[in-house]
Amino acid sequence: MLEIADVTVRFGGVLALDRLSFSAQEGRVCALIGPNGAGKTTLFNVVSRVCAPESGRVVFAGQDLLRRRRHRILGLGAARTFQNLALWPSMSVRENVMTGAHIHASAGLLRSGLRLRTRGEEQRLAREADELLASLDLAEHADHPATGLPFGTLKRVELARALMGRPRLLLLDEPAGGLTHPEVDELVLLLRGIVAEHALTVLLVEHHMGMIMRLSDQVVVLDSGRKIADGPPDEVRNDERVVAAYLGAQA
Ligand SMILES: Nc1ncnc2c1ncn2[C@@H]1O[C@H](COP(=O)(O)OP(=O)(O)OP(=O)(O)O)[C@@H](O)[C@H]1O
Repeated sequence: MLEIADVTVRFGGVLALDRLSFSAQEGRVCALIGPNGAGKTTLFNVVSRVCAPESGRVVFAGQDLLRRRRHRILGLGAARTFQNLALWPSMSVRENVMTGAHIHASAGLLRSGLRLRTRGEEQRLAREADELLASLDLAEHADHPATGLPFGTLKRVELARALMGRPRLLLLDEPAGGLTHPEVDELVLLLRGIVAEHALTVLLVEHHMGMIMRLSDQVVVLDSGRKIADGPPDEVRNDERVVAAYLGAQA
């Protein structure tokens, strides 16, 4: 489903990714972990075309993403969430979720020169947003402005927005960051349900080991831009190189 092949990214003298290769399977959760500076965010930025690699290929659903214009990647069915929330504070929760579809639709709208949607389309998007809000336990907040809601709730609103337009690949950037333990438990359950229901492929960057162990089918471990382990969570947790990389990071 998603294949990263020989991807190299260099920032001046720093080799942020060093011929990185791995594949993530359809309908599975693949976590990317590693000490600070390992290259996790850089890989996310390569897949979402924020950053261009020096060499390598990123193939998603049979298409080379690096050959597509950035806005077309969303059209192919990829969506992402951000470490720091990127919501519109004064807009309602429902409207924020609906902007997820605006991103998907923008290329088509620009092409046709049609900048306004019809009322029918607007209503259809509002219904889709409401369905997602219900499935993420957010229905009661639909008309509330994003501002003033608890951080854990806003993280779920951002997830709902990423799910608008039914992506096939979802990139989650530290979804557990800033959440309390009960909120993380709830998010793990919600994500499991969503992945199963939508046959989503998820690429997850996360530091919260509890979440990684409970949610991932595959864990890819990076250290200084290189892959040092790749396998099921239980296997990777006991890998000597992984333990050494983390102990080294803490020392
Ligand atoms: N825009 C940039 N300019 C220069 N160096 C960069 C840039 N972005 C990342 N780097 C360097 O590339 C390496 C990988 O960074 P990256 O942010 O991908 O790591 P990370 O695994 O996401 O770390 P963290 O867990 O701290 O977010 C680091 O050495 C970092 O300093």
